[in-house]
Amino acid sequence: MAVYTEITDDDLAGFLAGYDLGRALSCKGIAEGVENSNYLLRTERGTFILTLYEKRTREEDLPFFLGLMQHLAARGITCPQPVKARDGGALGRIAGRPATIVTFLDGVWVKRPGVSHCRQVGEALAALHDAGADFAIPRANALTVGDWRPLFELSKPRADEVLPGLAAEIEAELDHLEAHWPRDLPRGVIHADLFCDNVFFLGGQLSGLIDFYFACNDFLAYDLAICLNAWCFEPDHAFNATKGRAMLSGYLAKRPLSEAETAALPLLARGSAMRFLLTRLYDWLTTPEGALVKKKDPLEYLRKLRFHRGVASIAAYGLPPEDYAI
Ligand SMILES: Nc1ncnc2c1ncn2[C@@H]1O[C@H](COP(=O)(O)OP(=O)(O)OP(=O)(O)O)[C@@H](O)[C@H]1O
Ligand SMILES: N[C@@H](CCO)C(=O)O
Repeated sequence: MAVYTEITDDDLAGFLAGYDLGRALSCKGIAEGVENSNYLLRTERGTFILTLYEKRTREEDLPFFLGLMQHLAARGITCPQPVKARDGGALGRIAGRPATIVTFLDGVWVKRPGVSHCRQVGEALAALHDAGADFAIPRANALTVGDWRPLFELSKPRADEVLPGLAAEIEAELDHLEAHWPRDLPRGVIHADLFCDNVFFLGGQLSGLIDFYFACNDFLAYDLAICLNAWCFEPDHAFNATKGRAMLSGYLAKRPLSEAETAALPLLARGSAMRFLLTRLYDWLTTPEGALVKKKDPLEYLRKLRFHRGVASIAAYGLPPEDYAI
């Protein structure tokens, strides 16, 4: 359960005094997520999410995240909206942490996504890329290729406790990624963490996107690579090319990939696997026993990385060359 910071009734009453939301009726920690503390907050005015920013979310980036959610909603993307306090601001502090209240989004996330879910995620991702195109605030990706080695250095001395040989495998992979990472693909606002638990469905239809706290400017196709990793592998770790095809087709129906993006996709997928391998590895080794959070398995992403290492072209993701626009 991701609650890193506990809040008292007095903390909450003091915080809510700045809003027009009435009194708190209940406030319960949410048993999902690993990055921030999230509470399901019911007040006299409705149901909301109270997020306390922790760990990797930097306070100076919050205007980007909150502004982006407003920008995307204005362009038809269903996502949580920051609730403004009486002073007009949406960012406050509670229990010493920066915090916001956002609107509650109906829907549930799917633990075992099917082909239709994957297609819809592909479509939604392309729509997000389109909607983000004119967002004015820039934010560089803080977890891209140049950031991976310094992050790895923090885990390196203990990496082989997780798997013998892991440190050497990661080093060799970092050498490859640093030498071959693309420089010049189409860029824009990406979500950068569009995992299954960040996409809601209602009656089988995608109903909204949440958790924009890794959003940034980076290669648009990198976002697609993140989604292929998060949605298209089976529990037995096999890549499901039918789901991959559905996701890519959904995306391509709204935004064609250039030849360079198509060619780069396997490498971007390797890089995306490395990013989540490294954050999970760090968390695996540093999260204190007994913390109220369910740690995520780093080796899931090592297996995905190894799969992409053997991929020669986008065809391995389910899309034959004649199906994509170049
Ligand atoms: N606006 C919202 N409406 C409804 N439920 C929400 C909302 N925001 C968060 N939640 C719930 O809280 C959970 C955790 O939220 P979120 O994914 O933002 O946390 P996180 O710690 O950033 O997670 P992650 O590990 O994906 O980075 C979600 O899976 C969802 O169940
Ligand atoms: N979605 C990420 C957690 C947030 O960085 C993961 O599953 O590792």
